[in-house]
Amino acid sequence: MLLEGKVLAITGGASGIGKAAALEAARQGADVAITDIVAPETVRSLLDEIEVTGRRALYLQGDVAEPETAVRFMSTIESQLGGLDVFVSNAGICPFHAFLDLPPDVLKKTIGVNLLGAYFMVQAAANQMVRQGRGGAIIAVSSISALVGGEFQTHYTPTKAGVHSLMQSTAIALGPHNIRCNSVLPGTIRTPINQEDLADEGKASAMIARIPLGRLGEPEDLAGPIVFLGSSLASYVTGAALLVDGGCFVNLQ
Ligand SMILES: NC(=O)C1=CN([C@@H]2O[C@H](COP(=O)(O)OP(=O)(O)OC[C@H]3O[C@@H](n4cnc5c(N)ncnc54)[C@H](OP(=O)(O)O)[C@@H]3O)[C@@H](O)[C@H]2O)C=CC1
Ligand SMILES: C[C@H](O)[C@@H]1OC(=O)[C@H](O)[C@@H]1O
Repeated sequence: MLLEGKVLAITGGASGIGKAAALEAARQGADVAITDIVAPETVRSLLDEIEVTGRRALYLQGDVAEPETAVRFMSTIESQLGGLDVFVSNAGICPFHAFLDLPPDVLKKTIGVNLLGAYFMVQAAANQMVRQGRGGAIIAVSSISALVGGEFQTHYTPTKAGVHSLMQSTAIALGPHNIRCNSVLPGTIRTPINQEDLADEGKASAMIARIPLGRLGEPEDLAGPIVFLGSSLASYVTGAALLVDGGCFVNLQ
């Protein structure tokens, strides 16, 4: 098992990519701490599924855009699970909207959750790991959108480029503490975040046509890469970005 005896914490772990990663981490031997904005009842069955693997699970409801959520999350992890080894910054929103009339509130909220939320959480997790003095791994869920644009994502793609950049800079800042920082860059993965967008069958099939592996991604496609980057198999990998997109990005012509 790749994460035997480790504690992994993840934001946005109630759904989609975060949920798949949380479950795989437990199967790989980690106790799992989840924070998300949703009510605790929503994650009850997920926590049960984790506990069935023999690992411990905890849930804290909170908004990652609020800096105090990160502080509460770390102190809950320390008191209930005894420390933190792998941190995954995953919570995010993508409210598709045209550029020319994008309301300022949508811009501020997207930046607040996706970029500021990631910053607050990564900073708190890093401080926790530094205090413990046994190193660690941080993984941010960025996106192929860090590298390419989206007509209805002008407020979203800069946040994903920002998260990717954050991992590059924290890799340098935290290397002396043996804390590795990497990002995963998913392509289009079927989750609730894009359910409405992908309901446009023309759009979905145009995307699939561009993907060499011939399908959109599923949340489980990210679980392995996240666990790998958190594990000792990746012990000399830091400051890296791993595209998980079925080959979409390289398929220009
Ligand atoms: N799906 C895709 O194609 C891709 C996704 N990503 C990134 O992957 C990450 C996970 O997304 P995905 O699994 O697809 O989406 P989901 O909507 O399935 O999961 C995101 C989770 O984060 C929660 N969340 C939203 N806002 C907050 C907040 N302020 N504080 C805490 N939790 C919050 C959501 O709650 P709620 O349901 O209430 O919103 C949800 O449970 C995101 O960062 C996204 O940008 C990157 C590339 C592609
Ligand atoms: C939510 C979108 O479908 C998804 O988000 C990303 O980051 C990808 O680039 C897709 O556009």
